[in-house]
Amino acid sequence: MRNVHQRFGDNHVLRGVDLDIYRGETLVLLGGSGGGKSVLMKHICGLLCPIKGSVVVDGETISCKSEREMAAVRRKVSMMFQSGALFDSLTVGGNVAFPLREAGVRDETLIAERVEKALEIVRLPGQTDKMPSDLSGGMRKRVALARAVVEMPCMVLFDEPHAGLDPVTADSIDHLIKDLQNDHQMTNVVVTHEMRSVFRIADRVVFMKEGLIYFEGTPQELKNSDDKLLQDFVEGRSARGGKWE
Ligand SMILES: Nc1ncnc2c1ncn2[C@@H]1O[C@H](COP(=O)(O)OP(=O)(O)OP(=O)(O)O)[C@@H](O)[C@H]1O
Repeated sequence: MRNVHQRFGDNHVLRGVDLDIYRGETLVLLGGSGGGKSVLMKHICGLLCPIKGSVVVDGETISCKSEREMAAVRRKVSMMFQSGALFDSLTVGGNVAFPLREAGVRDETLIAERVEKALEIVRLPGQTDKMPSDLSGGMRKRVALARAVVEMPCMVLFDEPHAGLDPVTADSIDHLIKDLQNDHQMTNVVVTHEMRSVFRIADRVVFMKEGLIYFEGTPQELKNSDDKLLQDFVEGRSARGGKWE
């Protein structure tokens, strides 16, 4: 991303973001609520078009393309949304197959193979015929992830994949994220507030503040930083300060 700006009315959310994301890494995006992390991710998959600046993925400028051209980009860059919303009226298999059918794939044998492969990646093999209502919150997230990877994108964007999960389920999501990177050479960009996960999965961390990149470095560099804002964020300390006994 080069000099990316975005504004909604008076709200200048991105103020000239320069960011490189390297092939095959897991990058975690951190920052306070409303700081523009989700908005930034939506520019990477072309859901939003910058008012100024450019976004290049795999050598291709993706900002502000037509809807038809964007369909090809979305096969390369997939996003798992915060809600992980599944269609309750469709089976697990129907949900995971959805992007393939949307892309015009009609070969049912191929669809079945791709769906099963995606379910294997998220460690839910053989669950095709279940309904979303039969699944736990963690399993629903995994089905949403299977749907995000069914077209084998080169990059997956995760918007708060740990939200609403217990620590053990959150750990299993972290393993899946690293499996995508290590076993399937996918690049991951993860927005999370879960600091434990940051230190488990991140190769690099980017901290956003007021629409700009405030810090970029390894998790260790983040931990060792003597910047008060970063320290408070990592330790979960509010402006009231003081120690908890
Ligand atoms: N489509 C939109 N239209 C208008 N304003 C928007 C839109 N999308 C985001 N915003 C605004 O942009 C700002 C940044 O939102 P964003 O969702 O990127 O924050 P965030 O850093 O992901 O926060 P959180 O951690 O709370 O999810 C917010 O003020 C939000 O209200």
